Amino acid sequence: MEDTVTETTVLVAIDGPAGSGKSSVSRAAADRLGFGILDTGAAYRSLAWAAGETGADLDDEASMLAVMDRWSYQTTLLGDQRIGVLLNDGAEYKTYDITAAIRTPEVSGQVSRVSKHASVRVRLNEMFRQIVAESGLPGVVIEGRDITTVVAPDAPVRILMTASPEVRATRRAGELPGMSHEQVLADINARDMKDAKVVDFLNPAPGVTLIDTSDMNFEQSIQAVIDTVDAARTTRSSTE
Ligand SMILES: Nc1ncnc2c1ncn2[C@@H]1O[C@H](COP(=O)(O)OP(=O)(O)O)[C@@H](O)[C@H]1O
Ligand SMILES: Nc1ccn([C@@H]2O[C@H](COP(=O)(O)OP(=O)(O)O)[C@@H](O)[C@H]2O)c(=O)n1
Repeated sequence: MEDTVTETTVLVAIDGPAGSGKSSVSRAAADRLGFGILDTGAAYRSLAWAAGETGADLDDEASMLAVMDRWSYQTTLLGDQRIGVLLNDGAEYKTYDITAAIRTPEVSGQVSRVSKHASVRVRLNEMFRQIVAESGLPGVVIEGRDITTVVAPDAPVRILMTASPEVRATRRAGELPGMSHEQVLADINARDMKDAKVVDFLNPAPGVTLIDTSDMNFEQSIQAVIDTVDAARTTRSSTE
């Protein structure tokens, strides 16, 4: 069985489907709390990018593990997040800044082919727990699809952030000029369907707080996360 994160860093685990607001809301909430932020989807995206770069077969689990052997992930938990990878081309390691490259519709369209592999997930989850354990920060908001259930099921704060597919597509389309609302809606529905075969990020597990941001603006969504963290802190201090 995989270990779970148990270090003293306070963990705020947030899961949810594409476009629910997890990344942007988590980042803003982490900022206000003085916590770091770990975007786990960016690591899956960086592997999909690396597979494209090396010509690996994304559907083949052994090929993806081989990519991971020559791949090293670089991220920061504080400040402007840049995503980098070190990739060995057979002779030497090269550094790539893939902050923008991993957000393209092409990478979004491929990433579920990587995240479906159980052994890839196990290795990434170990990496996520290590990043948090070595962070030295008072707290880290960690967001993805299986954080509340697999990566950090013991986190003192666990949230499932959702929004209706229509709202999520409208938000995502706002970030992708040139793509129609219908195309974005079809893309995120297709990706959610594939991802949901691997982990359940549409229904809150027992003890997980559901935050539906469909009718919330950005500020209200941030406040809902902060309120959930405050409520958990109050409960903990009253039982200590
Ligand atoms: N509650 C909200 N109201 C309005 N816009 C939002 C809200 N939450 C997120 N957004 C915007 O929607 C877009 C997608 O959010 P993002 O955080 O990338 O979602 P996710 O990480 O869940 O895919 C971003 O442009 C973000 O600023
Ligand atoms: N904890 C996680 C995070 C992401 N993922 C995968 O990584 C992809 C990209 O995640 P993301 O969080 O960047 O996606 P968005 O919700 O931001 O569109 C998802 O579609 C999943 O396939 C996952 O399987 N488990």
